[in-house]
Amino acid sequence: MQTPVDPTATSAWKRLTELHEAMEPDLRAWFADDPQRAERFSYELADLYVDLSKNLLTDDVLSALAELAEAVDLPARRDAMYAGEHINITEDRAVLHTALRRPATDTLVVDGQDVIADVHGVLDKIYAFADRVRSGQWTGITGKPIETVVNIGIGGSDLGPVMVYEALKPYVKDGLECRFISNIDPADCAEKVKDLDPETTLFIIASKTFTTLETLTNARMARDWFLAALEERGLPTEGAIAKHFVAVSTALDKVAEFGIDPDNAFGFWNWVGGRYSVDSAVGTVLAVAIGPEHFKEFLGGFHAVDEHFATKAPAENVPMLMGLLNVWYVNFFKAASHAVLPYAQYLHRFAAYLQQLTMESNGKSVRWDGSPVTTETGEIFWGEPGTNGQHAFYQLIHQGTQLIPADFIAVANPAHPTKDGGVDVHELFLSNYLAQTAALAFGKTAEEVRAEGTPEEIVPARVFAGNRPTTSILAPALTPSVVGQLIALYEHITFTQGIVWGIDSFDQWGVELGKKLALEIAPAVQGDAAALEAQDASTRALITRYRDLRR
Ligand SMILES: O=P(O)(O)OC[C@H]1O[C@H](O)[C@H](O)[C@@H](O)[C@@H]1O
Repeated sequence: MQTPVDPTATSAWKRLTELHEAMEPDLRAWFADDPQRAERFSYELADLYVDLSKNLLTDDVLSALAELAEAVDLPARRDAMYAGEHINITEDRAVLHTALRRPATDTLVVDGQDVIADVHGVLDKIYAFADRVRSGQWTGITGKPIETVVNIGIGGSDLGPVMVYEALKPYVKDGLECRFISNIDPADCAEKVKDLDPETTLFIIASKTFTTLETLTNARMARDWFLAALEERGLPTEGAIAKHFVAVSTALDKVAEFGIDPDNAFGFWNWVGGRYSVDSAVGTVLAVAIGPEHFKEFLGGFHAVDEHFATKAPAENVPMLMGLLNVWYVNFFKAASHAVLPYAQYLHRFAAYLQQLTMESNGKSVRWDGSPVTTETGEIFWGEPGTNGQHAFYQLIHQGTQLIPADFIAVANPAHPTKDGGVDVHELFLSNYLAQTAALAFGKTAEEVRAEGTPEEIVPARVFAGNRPTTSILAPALTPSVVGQLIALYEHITFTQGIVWGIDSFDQWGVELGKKLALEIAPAVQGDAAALEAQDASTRALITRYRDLRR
């Protein structure tokens, strides 16, 4: 096992420390003194235009960050990931989400197996299934075509599919609706099935392990609801599960145990992390919703960014630069969070999706060799679509005491071009996207505030310091390819940060403890006196109060 390089011991880190100490951020002056600044720090990444110029970035910082990338062996670690080496050390697994979007003509032999052939074998099966559902050839127990697809999964088996379904709503086939059940709170399942027609509903049970408590419980509840609903209509239940339940998993034996026909199961592999799986069979619900052709475009978008990430040197590599900038903010400016603010209503679940991707990946305090990390790691990712966020939390980004780097994402062409009294509403929307990053970068001085006739005692409250870093991403439109590009961009940003910090971004041991404890506490909640006695005083009192309150 290669020992992780301690980033703080590199000469690049020393240089960054000195640059940070000497830096007096002044984006107004930096832009005024350098007419080329916007051009120099803007990049093309597949269809995305990425403007890094409003970051606290200078040529010296950029070159020191690129030097850091080399010092921690980022290019070699990237190559090892693409080649299928077991870079997920604590689980001894390859990390090959990039193989999920490679063309069928490629080959990649890992652990004696051509994974690209495997990937396309499953994709072909998914596409054939999607075509059958979409064309009405796949029918329910009474011969009716499917109108609603319900995906049951949680974490990586839910967040990606939901986010992309919402992002690509304009591409969803007319007359087809998808719903998503994830929470073990029975309210989730109850609300999602309550007005469904069992004869036209298809359930997809998505779970990498097929052991996840929430998903299996929801799957059983859905199955019970479905069979009861058929019986209520006096319809036969024999053979109904095979026509209304399919599965997505790496554990096809467990799928069969649940009662789903293995012919109706779509597999993937343990080298796909849950939070990196929306482009695997976990995306089956999406292939049905938007159709195989659009799903292929979606995968093509990922692949275009993968190619860029694989081939560009750190100083020109957009995901690397964005990941390195995040390191710059977290470790040198002590930024504890990062906002992602899409100016695209269809991306309203993007931040929620990114939270699992980034925080489950990089929320670690030991390195991949078990030694403690040498610096802060994973920042909190959060956000809401603009302009809603502007009327809620932007105040803190503009004038609070914390530095919160923010990514602003917008598209040039709206799905619904609309005019309001002759004004293009999308342009009004984009003006907000542009105004916010300008205000954050350049602020407003006391003189400017005074010049507006503001009474002196109110001037300080109206001053904006500026120099609040933002990245602007502009895409032509929210196409399947662009959505794939955005996801791959953030996957590789996350990877970059993880490598600098020396952590295994592909395990998630922190999640395991809570799962185990929930199973241990369950008997106490259900009334087992000995199990109750074994709990700590606070948990015991809460359970006792709950049992008193429960009617
Ligand atoms: O797909 P499953 O095996 O059901 O796992 C669903 C989720 O379970 C856990 O919470 C893991 O931490 C996630 O990474 C995973 O996505």
